[in-house]
Amino acid sequence: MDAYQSVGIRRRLRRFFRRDGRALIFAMDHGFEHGPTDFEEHWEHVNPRIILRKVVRAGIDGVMMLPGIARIAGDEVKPNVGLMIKLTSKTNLRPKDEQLLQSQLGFVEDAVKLGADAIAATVYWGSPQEDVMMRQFAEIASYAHDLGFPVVQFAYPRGPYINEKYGRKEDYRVVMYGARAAAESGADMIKTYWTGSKETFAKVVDAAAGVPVLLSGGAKTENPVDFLKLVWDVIEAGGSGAVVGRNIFQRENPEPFIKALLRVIHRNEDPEEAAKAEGLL
Ligand SMILES: O=P(O)(O)OC[C@H]1O[C@](O)(COP(=O)(O)O)[C@@H](O)[C@@H]1O
Repeated sequence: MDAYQSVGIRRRLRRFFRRDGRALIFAMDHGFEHGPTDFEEHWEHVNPRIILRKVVRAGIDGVMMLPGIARIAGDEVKPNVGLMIKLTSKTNLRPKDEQLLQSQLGFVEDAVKLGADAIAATVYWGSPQEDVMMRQFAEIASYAHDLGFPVVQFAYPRGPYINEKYGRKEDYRVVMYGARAAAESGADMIKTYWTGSKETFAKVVDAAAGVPVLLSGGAKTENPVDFLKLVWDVIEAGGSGAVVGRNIFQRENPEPFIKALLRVIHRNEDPEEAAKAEGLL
């Protein structure tokens, strides 16, 4: 028989992933991680209730936020939408040489109290502070797993040695290494960078050894179809979906865009067809 915890982890993962094993998750930790200026393009979205209402109405599979925003606006997240609470972060106000560390700002108990379905933490693989983040992740994962909660790792390789050796943090060898490290450290879901091509992203997926790999959205593309094409490539490469922030809340009208993304992710629709169907073209 399965341990109770295993049943809980599987049940909770199903609140994000549909039967096809894929998910579209809205990321909303930017007010803390990048600062409120990220919302300036469409300032009404700085209000978590307004943007959450829109993404939930559009049919998003899950949302990710820090504990305080879940307290303020978590009731906008309907019971059929997965709630992911992230327990580490950093502000952009820190001195540059301390930007390579995410600190813990909440505890597993807080996420449980808030009704989370999954618990997330970032590890900057390759950072001079890697050791601190590895320990944070290990402590969070061990306790969360004991309680039956899946754990998501934002596996973001970054640091001076990576730049020196590989030139860029999006080099597939580095991203693949981060994804593997995430799988080896016990993640149940991995969020990471785009590597630039379907072929290289497929290697990242392989390296994760069966742990679902989701794209980390990145900066908004001016043309929405460009982002739909990117997500299409992620799916073609065996990726399990995307965790998207700026590409959603920096658009004036995120709803048709989310619906088009859902068509690409869950119905394998061609990006241009999906865009047309939602009136984006
Ligand atoms: O560390 P970076 O690259 O500045 O971005 C981190 C941000 O990107 C995310 O991981 C994903 O959001 P985006 O889709 O806007 O890139 C957020 O959760 C986080 O705040």
